[in-house]
Amino acid sequence: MLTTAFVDLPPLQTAGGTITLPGSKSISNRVLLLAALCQGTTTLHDVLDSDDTRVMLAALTTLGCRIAQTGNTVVIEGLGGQPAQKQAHLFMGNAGTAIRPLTAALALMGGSFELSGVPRMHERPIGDLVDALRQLGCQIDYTGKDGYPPLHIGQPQLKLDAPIKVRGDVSSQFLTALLMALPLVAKQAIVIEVVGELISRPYIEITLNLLARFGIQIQREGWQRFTVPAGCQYQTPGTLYVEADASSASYFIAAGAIAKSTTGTKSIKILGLGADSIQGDIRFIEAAQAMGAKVSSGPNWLEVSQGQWPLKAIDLDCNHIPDAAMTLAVMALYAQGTTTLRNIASWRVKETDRIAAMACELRKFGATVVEGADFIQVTPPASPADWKTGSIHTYDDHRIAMCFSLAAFNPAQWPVRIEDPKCVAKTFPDYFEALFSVVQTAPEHIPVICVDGPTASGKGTLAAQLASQLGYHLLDSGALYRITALAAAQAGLALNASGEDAIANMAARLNIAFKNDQVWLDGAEVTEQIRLEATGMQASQVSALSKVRTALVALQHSFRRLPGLVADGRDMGTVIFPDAPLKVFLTASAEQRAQRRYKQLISKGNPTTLDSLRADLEARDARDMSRSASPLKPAQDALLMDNSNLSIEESVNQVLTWWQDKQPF
Ligand SMILES: Nc1ncnc2c1ncn2[C@@H]1O[C@H](COP(=O)(O)OP(=O)(O)OP(=O)(O)O)[C@@H](O)[C@H]1O
Ligand SMILES: Nc1ccn([C@@H]2O[C@H](COP(=O)(O)O)[C@@H](O)[C@H]2O)c(=O)n1
Repeated sequence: MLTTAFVDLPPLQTAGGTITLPGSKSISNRVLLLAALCQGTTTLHDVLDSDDTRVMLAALTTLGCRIAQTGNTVVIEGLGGQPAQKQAHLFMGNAGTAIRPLTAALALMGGSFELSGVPRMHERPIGDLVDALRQLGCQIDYTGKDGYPPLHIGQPQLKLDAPIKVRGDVSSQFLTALLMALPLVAKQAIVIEVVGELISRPYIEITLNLLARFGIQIQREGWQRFTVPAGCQYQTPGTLYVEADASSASYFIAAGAIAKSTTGTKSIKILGLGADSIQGDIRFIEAAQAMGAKVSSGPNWLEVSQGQWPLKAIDLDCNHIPDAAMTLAVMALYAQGTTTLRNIASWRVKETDRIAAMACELRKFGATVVEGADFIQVTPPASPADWKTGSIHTYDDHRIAMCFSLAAFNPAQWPVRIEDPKCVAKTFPDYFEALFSVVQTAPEHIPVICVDGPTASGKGTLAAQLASQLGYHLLDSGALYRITALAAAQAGLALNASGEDAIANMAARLNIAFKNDQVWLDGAEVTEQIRLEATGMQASQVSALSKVRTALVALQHSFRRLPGLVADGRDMGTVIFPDAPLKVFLTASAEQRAQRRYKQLISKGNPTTLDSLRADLEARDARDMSRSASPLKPAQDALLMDNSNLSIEESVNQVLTWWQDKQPF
């Protein structure tokens, strides 16, 4: 998961490949609770691992449920209708799919429970559910603002004979919560009457479908009246597979519709759900098709590619796909004409006021946006030249971060900045990694920051911190020369011109792997070995051989992957990435560098002397600068930085400032 302050998406060009999506949040949280409420053991496969599901799992554990988790498989021993702990404080984060059904279940079972969440959760209404539960004799008090969490739940005095009325026009989750919890107390049939027009009906269909899997057959008359049958009891299905998340699929369906296919692939293939999914947001496919997408489907897969282009503007009632409809608002940027998305009032009470947020962020691209109480209207920029770009504020809303990543396909080829990308953890922690695996762009669009300089100037330290703060890949090119030298020495080759052909051959076929902070050569870990000063010296010898340098070029280029690269070495800016938008040539006095390397080696327990170190590094620098093949020197357009008197943090901040100065946002 990207945990950086922002991620800059380079302009994207094509899409193609196969992606397996994480499990559905709506299904995961429902089945976790149902498995906890019933008697017996339930094994749930492909459960989503995200902030919201962790909130649910933590709450169930606090209530005394025994849960074992291995990867995405969760085994739950049900509580059999009564929490083992009758008193608890449960933190619900910002998970609406956790707080609402848990409120209903706990209020009916009784005890003493505090339910709270993040500040935004305390702004999301729950009054309609509380009102419904109070009709049943549940004891629920608001401990903050009336109508909103946090809540205190006490012991109920249940009265179940009269039909319960619940509003259905603010959030369907209130009805879901009642439907999931009422079987706990249904000694007699219990009737729920929906007041107002029920919104987001597909989510109720998921609830009914999953309840049936757990042995509860709800009777329904239209969408206004639901009956929980007398004497019904949850029964574990034993094993259940969670479908991939249909709302998450919307971003990849949209990418397939917007982007040209990558050469050699026909489309984006999405694994984990098919068009027959039980999730309402699967109907996003129809909307995407109406805009021009070509979609085919089979058991547990979807395939999407560009159809009509530019996309067609649509005018759509989106009540049935409230979450995925946000993706349509970004697709509208690529449509001819004005797209209107209607009946989306529920957006205003989600993770943020999504209508206002979408309008504000879409305008950053030059779109004309009209927003109303329950609609949004998007007219794209008139021509590629009218496109602008921006830094997308994400409001701690995962869907805003994900859907605006699609703006990186803009025809003006602007990069797009997404702030706080880790907010996707709510439903799709590895969203950006997944996106980068199925979208492509020309190498020249992928930014590279080069950090070159002499030995022990701090290149590696600086490059690693830049990469970590920008979410970029890292190329430690020195390590490649060190590994080559080690492999050549192990093979008994002469590290000079007489061994050049053999070493170059070997370099072109190196079997190396970088795993976290470890370096592996031919299946053996060589992390420490390649860091020895002696290996550095040998690296300097082999690196003077031009055929060896040529043999390592393709490998170095292969590190240039989305979303960007920081490359450290001696010739990154001059030879390997001459088109890099930022080149830094880092120096420090020989005395400082020797001191730093001395401290570094002593702290690792490697005995050495300052004088010998200084002599070695000066000899290495002299060879690196004087060789004919790619000598160490600043690129003409490099920015020079002497960090003799700068801390690591100051050096990093200086380069980040230079980088930011080059950005359009
Ligand atoms: N600005 C700085 N101030 C103080 N110490 C620094 C600074 N930059 C790096 N260092 C320290 O100097 C040592 C050498 O840094 P580093 O290994 O990053 O250098 P390098 O240029 O990558 O070396 P090499 O050329 O051997 O790959 C490390 O212990 C690092 O923590
Ligand atoms: N791009 C590069 C990187 C390194 N070298 C040579 O390898 C030696 C070891 O590099 P470190 O950065 O790990 O110290 C270095 O002294 C250079 O001779 C190179 O030539 N080109």
